[in-house]
Amino acid sequence: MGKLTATSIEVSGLHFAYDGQPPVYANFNLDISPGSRCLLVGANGSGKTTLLKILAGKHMVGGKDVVRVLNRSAFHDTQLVCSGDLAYLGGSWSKTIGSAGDIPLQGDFSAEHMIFGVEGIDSVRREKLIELLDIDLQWRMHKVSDGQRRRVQICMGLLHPFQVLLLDEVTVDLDVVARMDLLEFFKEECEQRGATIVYATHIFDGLETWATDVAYIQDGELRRSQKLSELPELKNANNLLSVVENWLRSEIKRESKKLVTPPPQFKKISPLDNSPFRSSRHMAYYRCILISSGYTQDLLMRF
Ligand SMILES: Nc1ncnc2c1ncn2[C@@H]1O[C@H](COP(=O)(O)OP(=O)(O)OP(=O)(O)O)[C@@H](O)[C@H]1O
Repeated sequence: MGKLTATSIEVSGLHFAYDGQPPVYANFNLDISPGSRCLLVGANGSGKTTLLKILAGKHMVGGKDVVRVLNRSAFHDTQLVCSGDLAYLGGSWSKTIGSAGDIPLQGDFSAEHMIFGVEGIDSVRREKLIELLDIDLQWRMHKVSDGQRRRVQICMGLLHPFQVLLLDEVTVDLDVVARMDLLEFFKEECEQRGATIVYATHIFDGLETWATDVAYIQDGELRRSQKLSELPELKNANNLLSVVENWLRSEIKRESKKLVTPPPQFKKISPLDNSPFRSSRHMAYYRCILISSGYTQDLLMRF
């Protein structure tokens, strides 16, 4: 098991771009301390999944010091994941099986086969998870509901007593009881063992009292990173949902203002006057609006 350090997660000067794409992250920094339950919030496409995957060592980034988890290089130290110290739960079961190693779900396996197929597991922890997630070991994995499949996926991802857990909205298929029980389990893991959790989500129910920290990302930039207890807006607003909603609505207002006055260099390259398109992303966005409004391909070609 990895030793605890002053920061569980340390990102410093991160640059990352998908092949042939503009950078998602440019000089991004983030520190998360041990024992934190940090919510990662942001609009669709802001970079949450990409960051979680980078933290999970799934994307190669610069040098060994750029992304450190438990004081080890997230990408270069493969033992981080192999030992179970670093766990990632994301994606959907139909394509992957959580942190167990992205194995395609093929064949007629039972829940028992999946869960007991993982070796070197503390049996008390395994029984606790099976009970917590209310898993029937006789379930055939290709015949159960999405939520039931998800329960088995989560169970497998949590079998090792992780030190850092990265969650990419995996509670979305769970019913209310399963979600709340799981959140409580995560809280205990942090409070009793000093584990750290980073949780990207768009569902804020019950998270005001669960999370310790929040990191808000807008278009690959860290806008906020602070303790939830020190968030001034949370004291005034009723709940976290309203706070995050306000942040995201402000983004939309800022975007609209920017679009009204496009930079002159983009006016030149557009055949239409007053073109609001500043980037391929905006162009794609407006093309979607135009298509859904009944504009023809012929007109769209002019953009
Ligand atoms: N495989 C990929 N190849 C190229 N670009 C990608 C890829 N995956 C994501 N992107 C782009 O990277 C940016 C960040 O995407 P990411 O999935 O990290 O966002 P997100 O915050 O997790 O979004 P959501 O809330 O919708 O899950 C987006 O502009 C997206 O289009």
